[in-house]
Amino acid sequence: MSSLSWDNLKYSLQPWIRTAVEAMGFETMTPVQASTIPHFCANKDVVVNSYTGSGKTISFVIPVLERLIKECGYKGNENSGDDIDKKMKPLPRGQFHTLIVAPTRELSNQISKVFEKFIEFYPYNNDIKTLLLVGGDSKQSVQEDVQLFLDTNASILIGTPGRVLDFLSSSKVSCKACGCVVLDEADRLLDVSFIKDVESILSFLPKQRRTGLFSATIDSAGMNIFKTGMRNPIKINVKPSVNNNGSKTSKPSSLAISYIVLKPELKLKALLTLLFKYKYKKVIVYFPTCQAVTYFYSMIQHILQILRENGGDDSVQPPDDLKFFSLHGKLSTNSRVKTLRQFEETLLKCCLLTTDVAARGIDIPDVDLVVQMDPPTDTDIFLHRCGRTGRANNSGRAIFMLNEGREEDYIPFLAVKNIEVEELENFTIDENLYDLESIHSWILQDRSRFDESVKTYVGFIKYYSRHSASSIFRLQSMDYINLAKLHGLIRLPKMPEITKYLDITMNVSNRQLMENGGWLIANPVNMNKYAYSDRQREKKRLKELQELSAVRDKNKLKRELKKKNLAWSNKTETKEKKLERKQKLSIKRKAIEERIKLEETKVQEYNDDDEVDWKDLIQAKKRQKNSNNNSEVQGTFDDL
Ligand SMILES: Nc1ncnc2c1ncn2[C@@H]1O[C@H](COP(=O)(O)OP(=O)(O)OP(=O)(O)O)[C@@H](O)[C@H]1O
Repeated sequence: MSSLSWDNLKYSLQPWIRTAVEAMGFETMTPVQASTIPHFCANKDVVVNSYTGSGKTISFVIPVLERLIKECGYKGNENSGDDIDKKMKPLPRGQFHTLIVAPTRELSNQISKVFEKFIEFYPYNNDIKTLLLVGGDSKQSVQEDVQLFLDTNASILIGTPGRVLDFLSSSKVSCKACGCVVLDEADRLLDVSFIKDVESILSFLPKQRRTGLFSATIDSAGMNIFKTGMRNPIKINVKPSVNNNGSKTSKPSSLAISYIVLKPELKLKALLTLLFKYKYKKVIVYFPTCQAVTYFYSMIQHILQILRENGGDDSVQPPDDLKFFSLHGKLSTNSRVKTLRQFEETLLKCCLLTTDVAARGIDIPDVDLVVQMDPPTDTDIFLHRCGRTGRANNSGRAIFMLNEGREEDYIPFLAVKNIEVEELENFTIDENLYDLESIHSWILQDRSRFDESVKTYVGFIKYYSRHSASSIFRLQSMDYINLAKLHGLIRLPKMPEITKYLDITMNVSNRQLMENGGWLIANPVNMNKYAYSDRQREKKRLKELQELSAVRDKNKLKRELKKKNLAWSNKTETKEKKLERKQKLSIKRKAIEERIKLEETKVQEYNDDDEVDWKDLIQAKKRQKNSNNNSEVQGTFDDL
């Protein structure tokens, strides 16, 4: 579409930036770039809402570089007659020009790479330097970050909230020259988990600066966007093109979202069928918890080993080149970055098992399938997860699994949010891929696997209880025994939720199960003899066992045993209660914001697809008047 030609951008770019854009193969702008770059390059704060994979990163990277060149005396405009050897005016030591904050280390790292790609085209000797502030590794302390900053004179800082805050708190860092701040995935940065840090970060920065907020779900930030101290911001809202039947949609047309309804115990078999039988090359699979990623990763390795050793029917053979990776927030930064790089670079058929740590912002263009083992607790995340495929007009498929029964209500729930989904057609799960007994034997080989299976199972139940769509995802409707089969549990853990469930659904087999101590295998195991394969761990366990058997005082023994056997849910109670409180607070906050938003909409009735002057909106709210600052977005990404 000719209006998206870079020549038509309503701002004149530095020639080297233009060269960079062309060299990277970006023949035309995306709509969000066409709409955002001119405003953010000029003296405007921006609030940008644009769907996943629509090119938001470059829509702030270019303005940041443009502003930096102008405001810090970097040479840039080749036509200005600047002498290449003329001394530039660098920022004084200890000062920086731009701060970019992103919620995860992976995303910060990715943004810094995009900057680096552009900077390679900067034609002068006085390099523009960036500095990554992500923490999480003992290798590099904040002091070392500060020293690196002083040594390199970095003018663009990119990092996660915690580490950025620590960095800015150093007396050696001055924020005086900071002229621009960007919050990428701003709704996440402004939610309960980050807002305090973000507010503190912003309080360090000069008031006379430009602010840019970017996300595919910015509306979820509600009124919190005003906590960023923006001045007269422009709202840019880019929607994907309307779908075939002309109705609104929240996803790009290059992305197809499908679902599978099944019994929980079949989920892993469904995933493996998708991976073994279909031609998807690069797949991301979302699990609910870090524990689940680790546990199912090792269970899959075990299944692959059995399948490869046994040969057998061709239809159930995993492809030879299929490689699995695992990534979650409890791993070190180094290993997270390394795994993501390997996943990105491998030419083999590969599958990344991960959590929501890789749900937002991650850009790996050739991911052709995203699988969600369960819907996320927050609907916004659903779109972010799906959006890891079908990016930049490349086609992609996202598949999510729903347990039979009440969870099927999630489909109309998504429709209300303009998220179109369809049932996955002609898909048959290969139920013979592996049998439950082989998983049980694997667990019985090592007590640590038993511990992991129980932790993962309990973690899932806790996760489930935190769903924001709690009328659909109800603990009372959960099939706990079938879920236990998915996890390969040999025994049901003691949890009030499960006891309640077994009480309610008391049928003959459940009664037997309860009388049988919750064992899900034919021959209960003698727990005293159930050993860890790790020698040290086993030694420790045996020692503790011996100490317990030496306790003569019956009451003391009872107390000790109680401590050891406390219901899993109670053990983690304080941590869980904290999280629950946070969750409740967040839901309450969202409800209040929704109400305020609704009131505002009534007052202003502004058009979603237009740019809106937010300061005017506030004034309009006060005066109960309509805002009149409207202009059209320049096109849709599908036109590229
Ligand atoms: N003008 C362009 N033409 C073609 N491709 C582009 C253009 N601009 C960006 N891209 C590519 O589009 C992909 C998605 O860009 P980006 O990661 O910025 O999306 P996003 O809108 O931030 O998505 P998300 O909300 O998921 O983070 C990247 O691979 C990027 O290289």
